[in-house]
Amino acid sequence: DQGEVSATPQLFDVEYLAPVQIGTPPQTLNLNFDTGSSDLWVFSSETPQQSRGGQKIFEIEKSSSAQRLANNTWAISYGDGSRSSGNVYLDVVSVGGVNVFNQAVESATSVSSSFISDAASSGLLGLAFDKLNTVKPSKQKTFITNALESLELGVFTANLKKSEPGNYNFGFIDETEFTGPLNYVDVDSSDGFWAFQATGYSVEGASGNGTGSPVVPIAHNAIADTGTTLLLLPAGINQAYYRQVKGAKEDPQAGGWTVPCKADLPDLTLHIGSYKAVIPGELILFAPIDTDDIKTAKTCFGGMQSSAGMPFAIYGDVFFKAQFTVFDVENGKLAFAPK
Ligand SMILES: CN(C)c1ccc(C(=O)NN)cc1
Repeated sequence: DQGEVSATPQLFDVEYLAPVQIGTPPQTLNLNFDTGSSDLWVFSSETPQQSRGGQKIFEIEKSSSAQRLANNTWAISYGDGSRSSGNVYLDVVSVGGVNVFNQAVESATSVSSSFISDAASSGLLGLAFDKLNTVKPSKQKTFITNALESLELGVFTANLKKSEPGNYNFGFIDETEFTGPLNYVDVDSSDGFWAFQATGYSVEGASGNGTGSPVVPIAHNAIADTGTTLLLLPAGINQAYYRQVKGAKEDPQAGGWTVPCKADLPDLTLHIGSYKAVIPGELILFAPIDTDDIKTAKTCFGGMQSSAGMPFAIYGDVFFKAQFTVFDVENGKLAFAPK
């Protein structure tokens, strides 16, 4: 079996939502596919009215195939401090035609403010390793683990785009979505994340001769996380990069590095083993922070920020807009290619 779903960016590409069918008859909800977590949770008929902000909800009582997983609950918190929790049901879940029966569908009875105010997202679909699932006392499997036996190829791929829909594929690799060979890297899933080692970086134009600065070997442990918006890298890489941008500054008031919205940003190359992942400068220009009108805004938030204080760097959506990525579940590998 195999399937494909659109991944539609929300305002300023802050997150990407994909349609998921849950229950019988199928109820379609738009969920945030998150390779940085392992719970599939939804706003539901059990979510208090006061905790809803317009999201489409999973109406449990309308699904003839929903079954309560008795005496089990879940509670998750994310890197940005947001969190949610609730009860657990088993039901049929389909993504792009790939069906999983008896998938744990986690119903939210409590959600934090940033989820309440995110009207377009009905929840998250976790695609990290089962070890991170929060259901207690019986830890549950992710959609991809449950789907694996029915998939043609034990993989899923991410093809996100700037300001337009991209897609996630399950069970196959679409060679038209990238150029050149796939570059495979080892994954350390022992902490439940799609973790890998990056070996350094270089900044185009830094040396002035156009071929880019020499590779600066700031090796760092990183995770591939589609649920994080930006590219969070060691502070030294941020300093070396933004130093090349006239008007860039690290502004604690803004929460990090800002650049003039009209800045001509250099490309950033991330060295992963022998692979050079080029992040075009325009992807490192993120949302305006002084107005909501990017045409008149003067100051923009940088698409790369510091991972200082975090156990690893986080390659978020900014990275996936530049690089086609294969999450090879079968072999525990990641693969990258330019698009
Ligand atoms: C508040 N929202 C929508 C979030 C969604 C996802 C995450 C995250 O860290 N995923 N890896 C954090 C917050």
